[in-house]
Amino acid sequence: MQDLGNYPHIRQSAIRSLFEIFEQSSEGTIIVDRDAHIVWMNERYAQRFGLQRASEAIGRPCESVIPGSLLRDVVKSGRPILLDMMDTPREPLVVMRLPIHDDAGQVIGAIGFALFDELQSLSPLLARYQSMQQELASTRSQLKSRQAKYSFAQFIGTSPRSLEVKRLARRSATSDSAVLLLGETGTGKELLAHAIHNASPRASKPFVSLNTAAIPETLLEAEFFGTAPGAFTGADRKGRAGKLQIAHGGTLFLDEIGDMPLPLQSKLLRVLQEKEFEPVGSNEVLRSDVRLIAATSIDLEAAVRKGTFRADLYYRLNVLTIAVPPLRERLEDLPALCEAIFDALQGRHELHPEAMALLGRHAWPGNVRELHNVLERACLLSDETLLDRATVAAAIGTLQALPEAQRAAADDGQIEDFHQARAGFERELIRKALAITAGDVPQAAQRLGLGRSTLYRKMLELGLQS
Ligand SMILES: Nc1ncnc2c1ncn2[C@@H]1O[C@H](COP(=O)(O)OP(=O)(O)OP(=O)(O)O)[C@@H](O)[C@H]1O
Repeated sequence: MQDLGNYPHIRQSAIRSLFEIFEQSSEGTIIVDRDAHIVWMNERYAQRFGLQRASEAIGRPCESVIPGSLLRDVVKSGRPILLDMMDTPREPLVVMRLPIHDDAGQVIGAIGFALFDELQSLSPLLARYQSMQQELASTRSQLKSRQAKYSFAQFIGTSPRSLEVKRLARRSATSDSAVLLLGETGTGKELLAHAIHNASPRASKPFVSLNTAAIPETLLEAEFFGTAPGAFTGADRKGRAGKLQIAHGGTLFLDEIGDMPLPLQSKLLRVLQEKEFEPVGSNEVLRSDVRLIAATSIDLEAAVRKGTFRADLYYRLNVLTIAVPPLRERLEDLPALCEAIFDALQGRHELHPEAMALLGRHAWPGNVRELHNVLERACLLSDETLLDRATVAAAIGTLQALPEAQRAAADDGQIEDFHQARAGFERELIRKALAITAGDVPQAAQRLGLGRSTLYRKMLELGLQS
């Protein structure tokens, strides 16, 4: 019989028994040194993590064998993690991690036990854990779908007008005031709204869009403010969060704000002034913390004069106003835009200079969106990678000639010779590029998306001097 008065001996025996019990009844045991490198691991545990033999794990950092292992934290902090859940490729494990001390009390490693057998008794807890994991995954994916898609790098254009737009938009990203984006359809207002949000301190929070023109007036208020439980029958019985609530902490992008019905304009003004709102059918006042970016393609000042847009809301929105110019006013951007669109279409298409010249004569009422559609159609129409003028003309359909081109044709009652027209377009484009870059040919070539030698050759042909 053991001497019960021999306490150090009993302690040693208790430690040994404890280790053996844990080692035998657990799904796995692992020991690491002070660098969190594996010193020992049992065979069962090694197999769970895809190793043939436990010896293959020896000397490796613990995370390279067990992704998500926290043994390194235990070694570093010297503090145990008595009960924790750890995800594995199979089911999650209940684990316990303890530091190992030497006689002087220094941490020399850590030991981890996976208490797999305990899972049965922990099944209610486990079910809750798994449902929380699922909720987390679905919230993450919702958040992802509400993240802004574009950044400033995707707003293509180096014309002075485009650079000014980007400069203003970048500057607005640092402020929390409302932004008003004005411009024709397809000019990139939504793209800019995404980019502003992405560059703002709210970037990690939701970006939520609401197109005022696309939703029937009767549903707009519920969509905007949400509904209280019991306010409606059917699917909305339980109540629904509105865009204002979903965007909380982030950015709300209101597209086509010029089409917003007057009663909703008043309510929006209240949200902007008082930073609170009530869901439809509720008396509860909710706080709103959203940064507003609004866009419209209509003339808001004219709408104010007509009485279809509230003047006070207009003044409230008209703080940081960015006018996005139509494509026809920044034709220098055409080559770079075409290149970006071809890249996005993942073909290896290019434009014949005559085709490019034709693009420069169209008025582009649908702006960049129309350019994208025309180039996509041209790629589908052509068997060649080099798209010629005829293909591009077919893709454009009815050419809406630019006013200057119309005037030029009307002046002498004749259609300009094609080659002369092309040379004229190229000369003008190159002149502009050289003016912007103060005569720096390599830089102008880069902006035009041309090789340096090609630009020199063209300048020579067109009689232009750098
Ligand atoms: N400067 C640009 N560079 C690259 N792509 C652009 C640019 N401007 C617009 N686009 C692209 O053109 C398309 C239309 O842009 P966007 O939806 O942002 O325009 P919009 O002004 O919001 O139009 P709408 O008023 O019709 O909603 C998008 O595919 C966008 O990525």
